[in-house]
Amino acid sequence: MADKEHEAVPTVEINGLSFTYPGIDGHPPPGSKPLIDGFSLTINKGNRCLLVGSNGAGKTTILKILGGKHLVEPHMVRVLGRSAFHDTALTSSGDLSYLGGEWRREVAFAGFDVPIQMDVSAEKMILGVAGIDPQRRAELVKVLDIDLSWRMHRVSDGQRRRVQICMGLLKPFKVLLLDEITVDLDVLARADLLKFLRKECEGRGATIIYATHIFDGLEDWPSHIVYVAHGKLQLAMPMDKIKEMSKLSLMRTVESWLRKERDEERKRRKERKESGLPEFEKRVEGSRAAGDPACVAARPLNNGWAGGRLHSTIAGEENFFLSSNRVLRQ
Ligand SMILES: Nc1ncnc2c1ncn2[C@@H]1O[C@H](COP(=O)(O)OP(=O)(O)OP(=O)(O)O)[C@@H](O)[C@H]1O
Repeated sequence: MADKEHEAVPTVEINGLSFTYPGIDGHPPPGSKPLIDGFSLTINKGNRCLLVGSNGAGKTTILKILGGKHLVEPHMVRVLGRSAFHDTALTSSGDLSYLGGEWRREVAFAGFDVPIQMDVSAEKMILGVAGIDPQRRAELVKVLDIDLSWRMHRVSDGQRRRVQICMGLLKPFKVLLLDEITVDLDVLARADLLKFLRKECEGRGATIIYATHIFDGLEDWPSHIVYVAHGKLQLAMPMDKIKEMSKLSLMRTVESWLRKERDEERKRRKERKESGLPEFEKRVEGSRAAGDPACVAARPLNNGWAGGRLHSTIAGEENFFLSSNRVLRQ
């Protein structure tokens, strides 16, 4: 995805990515379909890429894989030409920064997780990070309107979030992965942060991938839109092409995609129900064929399949012993 101001220098390369969450035994459940499947995408230096999709589409999973938090084959994902999972220097150097939703109590900084609700001041946290350009630090404190005297255990969610975001942006990242981090921010803080992030891309060619459901103030922010459904890439396009294609606002455009996706899914489910042999029975057969004779039942769970011993039948609903997204062995 080339940007006007920058040469098309790929910073994020995803090549035929396939991924399944492991079960309790550390292996993908037998017969399970990959959650992310045949996913290929190239994002270039300077791109501000908005990652959209319905709940459960796979956005967080993709960002975590890019951030090196899940193991995939090294050739499938390259960030700045390196594998984030195998090359931990990518994150520890700050070149790759991941700011995700797991930050309720911790802040990930330079590859380390630091507790954020202890009795410590914002100043101590922010100034405690060594090797940071003081000008950049001051700018971030101003952009995020942080009061350095805040005590981290006595601030609001939004104030804590500002300190967390500041920590995550202190090092001048080359690639930034944002997973719905602006939920707690007020309108002003969010607008100022988006402006700062845009400047980082336009000024020094940083690449940002931002997954969100909140489209307020985003109309003119992204340079590209990537739409994911059921772990598959549906569309990756420059924002100006999207605007040519759809006369609707960005939010209404995405809404129309998700509505279409939901309607198709409902239709598929209805057809499956009417087709006589329910999908889960096919999965049971598949699991047995794959060498799991103990599997007596299976049903969809979290985009995968769970199976186990039939426990009881309650109000006509089959009730299984299910503990995880895997086929149980007994
Ligand atoms: N640790 C896990 N083990 C098994 N399945 C998981 C795990 N984490 C997520 N999933 C499943 O993977 C699918 C994709 O989840 P993911 O969190 O990537 O979606 P998302 O697009 O970020 O959704 P949302 O918009 O709701 O945040 C979901 O069906 C989810 O249930």
